[in-house]
Amino acid sequence: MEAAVEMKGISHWFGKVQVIHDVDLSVEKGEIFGLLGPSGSGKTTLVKMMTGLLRPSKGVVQLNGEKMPSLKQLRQFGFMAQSDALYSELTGRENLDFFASLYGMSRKDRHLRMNHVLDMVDLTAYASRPVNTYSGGMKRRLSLAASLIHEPELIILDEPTVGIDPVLRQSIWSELNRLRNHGVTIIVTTHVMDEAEKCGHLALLRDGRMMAEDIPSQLKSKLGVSSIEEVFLHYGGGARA
Ligand SMILES: Nc1ncnc2c1ncn2[C@@H]1O[C@H](COP(=O)(O)OP(=O)(O)OP(=O)(O)O)[C@@H](O)[C@H]1O
Repeated sequence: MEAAVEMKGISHWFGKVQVIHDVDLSVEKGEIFGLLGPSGSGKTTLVKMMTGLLRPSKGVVQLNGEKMPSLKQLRQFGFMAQSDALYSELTGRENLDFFASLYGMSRKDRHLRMNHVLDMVDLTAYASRPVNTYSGGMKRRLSLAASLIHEPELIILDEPTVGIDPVLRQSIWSELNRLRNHGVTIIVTTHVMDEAEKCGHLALLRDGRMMAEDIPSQLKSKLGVSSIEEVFLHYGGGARA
């Protein structure tokens, strides 16, 4: 089966500093793929390459078999960046309406989808308030809603649950699982171990290098450990090879 995302031989330099070292990565359609690594390991750099926001110095990125950047592929995915790209003077609903209009959604579809995604992130009661009255967590939730507004078949989420309380985090993960069950591919970067555990596949990064990639249970059994935290410490934080 054609991969949703394929990265081959990716290296990247910012100026003279090499931050990504020959990374290969393949994400199957309909799975939740996690990128786990300490701060500065290159997660955001890799997801920016997937979205076409950043061109790798070396290597090829393909979405659905098509080389990025590709205008056609732009419509197929939803991206939630680490910093919220929202219009603070507009209300939550107006922000969503703006993003929906970018995707050319009909008025009826927009209305239905807006209600659905607002409900999903528990912002229905605040939808008519301007975003500059929102807390940090509420802005994150609205950004997530915006990335899902056009029902993308691939969703790329850069630390989506930072600043979100555990109860809502749980409900966001239920929604991600529901989307996955409908065939949506989800790529998520995270520092949070219990989130990493929920991913179908997990890639561990350190210093711009791919240290390991497998299903969580295999990652654990290969090292003879019982938690993803121990896997993370082995590859990312603790004993250096
Ligand atoms: N625009 C840039 N110019 C120079 N260096 C950069 C730039 N963006 C990222 N870097 C560097 O590239 C490396 C990887 O950064 P990146 O943001 O991808 O890491 P990350 O794993 O996403 O970290 P975090 O979890 O803190 O978001 C870091 O050393 C960072 O300082």
